[in-house]
Parts: sequence; C-alpha cells; structure tokens
Amino acid sequence: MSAQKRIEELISLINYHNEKYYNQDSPEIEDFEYDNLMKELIKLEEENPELKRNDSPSNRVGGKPLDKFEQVVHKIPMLSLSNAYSWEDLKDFDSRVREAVGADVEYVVEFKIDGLSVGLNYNNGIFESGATRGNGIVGENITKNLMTIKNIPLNIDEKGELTVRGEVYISKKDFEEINKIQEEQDQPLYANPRNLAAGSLRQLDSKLTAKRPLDIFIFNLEDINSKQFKTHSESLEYLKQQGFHVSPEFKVFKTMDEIIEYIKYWTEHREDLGFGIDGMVIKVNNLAQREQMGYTAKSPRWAIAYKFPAERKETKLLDIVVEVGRTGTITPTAVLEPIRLAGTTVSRATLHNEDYINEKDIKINDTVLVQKAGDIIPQVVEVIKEKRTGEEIEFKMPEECPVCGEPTVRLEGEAAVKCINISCPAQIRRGIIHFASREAMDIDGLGESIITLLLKQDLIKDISDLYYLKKEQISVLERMGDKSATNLINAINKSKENDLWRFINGLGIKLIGTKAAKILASEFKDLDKLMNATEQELINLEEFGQTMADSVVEFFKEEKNISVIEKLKEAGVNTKLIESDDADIPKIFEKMKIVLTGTLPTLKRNDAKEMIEKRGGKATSSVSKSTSFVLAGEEAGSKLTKANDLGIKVIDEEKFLQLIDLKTTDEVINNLEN
Ligand SMILES: NC(=O)c1ccc[n+]([C@@H]2O[C@H](COP(=O)([O-])OP(=O)(O)OC[C@H]3O[C@@H](n4cnc5c(N)ncnc54)[C@H](O)[C@@H]3O)[C@@H](O)[C@H]2O)c1
Ligand SMILES: [Zn+2]
Repeated sequence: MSAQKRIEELISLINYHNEKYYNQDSPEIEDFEYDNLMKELIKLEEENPELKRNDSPSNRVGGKPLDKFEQVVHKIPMLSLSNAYSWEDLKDFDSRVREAVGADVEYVVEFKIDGLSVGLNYNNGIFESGATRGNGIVGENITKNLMTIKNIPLNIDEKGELTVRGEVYISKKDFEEINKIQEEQDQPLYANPRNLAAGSLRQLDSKLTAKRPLDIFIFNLEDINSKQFKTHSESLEYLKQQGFHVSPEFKVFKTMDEIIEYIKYWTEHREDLGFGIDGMVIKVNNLAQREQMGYTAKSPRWAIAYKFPAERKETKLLDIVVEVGRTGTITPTAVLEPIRLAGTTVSRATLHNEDYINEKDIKINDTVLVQKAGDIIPQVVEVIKEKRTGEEIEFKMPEECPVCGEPTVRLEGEAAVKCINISCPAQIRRGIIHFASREAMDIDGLGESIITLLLKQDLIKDISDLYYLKKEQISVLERMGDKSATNLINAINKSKENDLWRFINGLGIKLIGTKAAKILASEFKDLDKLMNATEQELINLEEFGQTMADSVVEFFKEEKNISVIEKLKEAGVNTKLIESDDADIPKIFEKMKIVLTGTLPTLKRNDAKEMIEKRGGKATSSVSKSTSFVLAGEEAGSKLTKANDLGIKVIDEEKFLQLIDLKTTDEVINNLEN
C-alpha cells in the first residue's frame, strides 16, 4: 500500500478510535494498539512531510465535543501533554527547557491523575460554568454535573474572574466496586478509572452523575484577572486557600536528577495512594518562562508527562478462557494463581489476542511474568521458559463464537478475532443502542433503558424487530403509556425514510463510523450495490484502506447479517441514497479535487465543503499535483506555500462565489484560467 493510502487509512482508524474512546467512553482497542497506530502515522508523516494533512489527528487533542451537550469555546485552550517513558526522555526535556529559557530553571512535579480533564470558570466568587476538554478548543458544557461533585467549591472568596483546570477522578476503591457490580450484572467492565469518570460525568441527567462517587484534583490556574503570580507553585498555594482540592504532594525541584529520585519514590509507593495515577507531570514553575517556551498544536512545551513502567510478578497460568466483548471482539484471558500486584489481588490477566499468545508462546500451565500497567487490567508479559515441565498445553482461538455459535472472523491486518453477527446476544444490546442513536437512525425516545426493557421482555431480538413492534406491546411496559408508545412507534416509522448513510452507520460494521458510512452511501448509492462491493472497489475509496475494506466485505458475508437486512427492507426501511434537490444543481466541479484551507471571510468551512460536494467536486485536505484549485482564506499557511510551489491555482472566497453561479465545467475552467 502506498504511503499516502496508509496515511489516509490510519487517519480514518485513529479518528474512529478517538470517537469510541473520547466520545463514547468505550474504547474498542487497547491503549498500546492505539499508540502504535499513532506512532505509525507520525513516522509516515515525518518521512513524507508533503503528505501531512492539516486535519491529521497527530496534531490535535482528544475527541470532538458531543452535540448532546452545549458546546463552549474555552477561554484558554485545553491541551494534552507530551510523554516521556525513560529518564533519557526526561533529560532531553530538561535540555530543551534550558536551551529555551536559560540555566535558571525550577520545576514542579505532580501526580498524573488518571481521570478526565475539566475547566472551571468562576466570577464574582461564584462557580459559573465548567466544561470537558473536548477537542482542546471547544468542549462540552457539563456545569450541572460538575456541581454534584462536593469537592468543587460553589463559592470562593476571590471575586475576580478565574479559570482553573483539574482532573475529575474516581477512587481506586470505588472503581473496583463499580466494576464488581458491572461484572455481577453481566455488564461490560470499565477499562480504567478514566473511562469510568468520563462516562459518569458526561451523563445528560445530572442525577445519574450525582450517584457516582466522583472527586476532583485541581492542577492549574489557567487564568485570573485580579492577581499576578510569578510561579505555578505560588498559584497552587493560592488555590488551596480558596478552598480548591489541589493536587496533593506537588513539589518544587531544581535539577532533573532530584526529580528522577522523586519519581522513583512514587513508582514504588503509588499503590499506597487511594486514587490511580499513571505517571508524574513535570512542569516549568516560572510562569514567564512558560510563556517564553509556548505551545505546540497539541501540548505545552514547558511540561512533560512521565508514564510509569508497569509493575511485574511471576505466577502460574492455570487456564485460558475467552470472552466475547460488547463489540464482538473475542478476548483470551489468562486465569492465574492469585498474586498481589500493585496493591490489588490479581487472578486474571488479558492476553489481548491470538498474535500476542503466539508471539510470546504462551501455553496453559506455563509460569508467566504478569504486569500491571496504566491500564489497570494486568497482562502477561512473558513466559519463564526454564520453568516448563512438559505439562504445558497449547491454546487455540475458537472458530465459533462461544455465545452464538456463528463462525468467528479475523480481519486482514487486525489482531482481534471477532464475532460479527449483529444478532449475537453478547453484543446485541449495544448494537441496538447504536442503531437508534443520533448519529445513526436517530430514533427519538428509543434510548438505552427502553431498549433494555424490550430485550428483557423478548419483544425484540435484533434491530429489524424494532420495525415490527406494535403499540399495544409497548404501552404496557413499565413507565410507558399510550402516548409515549404512539410517539415511539411514530419515531420508528419515521426513521424508515432516513438517508442511506444513517442505515449503513446503524449496522455497526466494525471500523465504519459516520464518516466512512457517508462515503459508502454516496459512492454506492444503494445498499444492494454496497453489499456486492469487492474488496478492491472499497480499498480504492478515498480514506479507505485494506483493514476497513475487509471489515465491510466480511460483514456482508455473514448470513445472519444478511437476513437482518432483508427483514429491515421488508419492513420498508429505505436502503437507497436520497438524491435531494441537489440533483438540479449543475455538477460544475465534477472530477475536481478542491482543497480548502484557512478561514474564509463569510462562509463556514463545512458550508463551503457542501457547496463543492453538491456540485460534484471533492473537498480534499492535502495539496498534491492532482489538486484542481485551492480555496484559501486567512492564515492559509503551509498548504498555500505548497500550492504555489506546485503551480496550482489559488482563489479567494469572492472568486469562489462567482464560480458557484456558473453552469458548466468548461466555464469554471475558463474562469479559473483568467
Ligand atoms: N484505546 C483507545 O482507543 C484510545 C483512543 C484514544 C486515546 N487513547 C489513549 O489516551 C492517551 C492520550 O490521551 P490524552 O491526550 O488525554 O493524554 P494523556 O492522558 O496521556 O495526558 C494529558 C492529560 O493528563 C491529565 N492530567 C492528569 N494530571 C495532570 C497534572 N497534574 N497536570 C497536567 N495534566 C494532568 C490532563 O487531564 C491532560 O489532559 C494515549 O495514551 C492513548 O493511548 C486510547
Ligand atoms: Zn457471537
């Protein structure tokens, strides 16, 4: 695969996983797999700078804010942190700092709390509003939910305007307890305290948030209009006085050697803490020096996060069992002779996937080294081969789903073996929730609780059954009535008219999110055509690659999936692209690749994009020889330089608006040449 194609695919995949991790609080892959995708992308971008896209996730923070919450633009951008994994990384950081601001440097070292970042705004002594990090620029307004956290003061003495940033977290004890309840109720476990904190805080109903034992540590004063501080440590002391629950144990140091000693101490003792930390954050203390060093698009240059290595111990691997996750991934889990590790008793460890087991040559009855990393869930790192006795038994991943019995698949280029049967009981509830969700079929009133109820009462077995529900079946359910039953039936019926991309997205094909669903809908126009698409046709699509193509092909091979789709069609659910009035718009940009860059004076980026697409053009993000023209606004940056280098026509908004009124492609070309 060409570098360009792979970059495109990596961007699609990373965006997809960002969406799952940051927006749905339910990652589908392990952090280390995600980090590998990101590393591969960064490496390819470094090797091919001309292919680097402005919208690459490698220069952005986190996910995108969900529109179920009110969106807020942060007064101060909420960035991420760059990472260090070794003493050497820390020393490099130290050199960079000293090079930038001189030898006289002080650092503050703090815990890196494993939670969710929030910003809090105060004015006139009152807590006014608070938001999640979102994409760093725009976050979600979660003020009401934050008000339920008792360690967030609602009133402070400071009367000026100020913004603080902190980490909302959940204690280790509560994390373990909640996961225990999840396990008892056969619900998915939370991967780490961060996902749990995030899920709890981003509830639409703050009463639900109030039920979760959330707490907060404040770690930065972002902005204050009534005072001036010289150092970060001074500002933290001040925040303590104001009644904030400031990150404990922060300390000031002069040299990296002392910092390393301090970090070593906490590496040993972090288990004594009641809350989870996944590293230590080192920050330049002097605020003027911070300003001098500045920021990258993603993180401050004056801080770095040191991530703890995992703790390890030896034990016996008694058995390997498999579990089908809510996304269909079949994960092998090691059953261990219990040991104490990093403060908790460990009797199970994840083996990730088939390759992992093969690479490490892990067998039942082996003596293994187990580690607990930032992810909380322990893993088997290696087999102690010298301790083999000949009693070891080889393990094979199941060829059939242990829950529904359908054949399992392993997609090209993917590590996971999966059950992709959309009516597999192990994943059905989640699949239906996804189908009805806003980004998919958008069925009003069909939320998690009613879906659970319908499943419990055996009224539905898969998504197609929704369209066969009768009002009388619903109105008798708990907390439903005649009116809400009618509303629900109407909403379900209305969704039959949805455009094709919603249907495709709703199917929950692995790795196919909203964006990919839209591409598939506009390319194939008809579900039947998509169902017969070849792998090569799919790979050729923009932003697609082998892994995604494979996932689509495999999905439509599965007989169960076909029968659900047939049932949906019979119910009258639309499976064709809805060609809107856009049909009348002349396709003057047919076959053209148009790059949008910078901020346009009046048009919003998305609007310009839509105008291009409605006229048959492709709005792309990287300038190349095949670019037809560039529509540039203010601060257009590197793309503009590149277009000029390649001799590609650059136009402004005014000119663009002239083009829009033309009737034929020839007219456009003539106009561009003049
Ligand atoms: N598994 C997946 O699908 C998936 C997807 C996306 C991201 N991820 C994981 O998420 C990580 C990236 O997340 P990130 O960008 O939030 O970075 P990060 O969590 O590694 O570090 C930045 C965050 O640390 C927090 N923090 C805690 N204590 C702090 C302190 N004392 N000072 C300053 N900040 C403090 C802040 O909230 C800040 O936002 C990666 O390691 C990646 O593996 C996983
Ligand atoms: Zn199954």
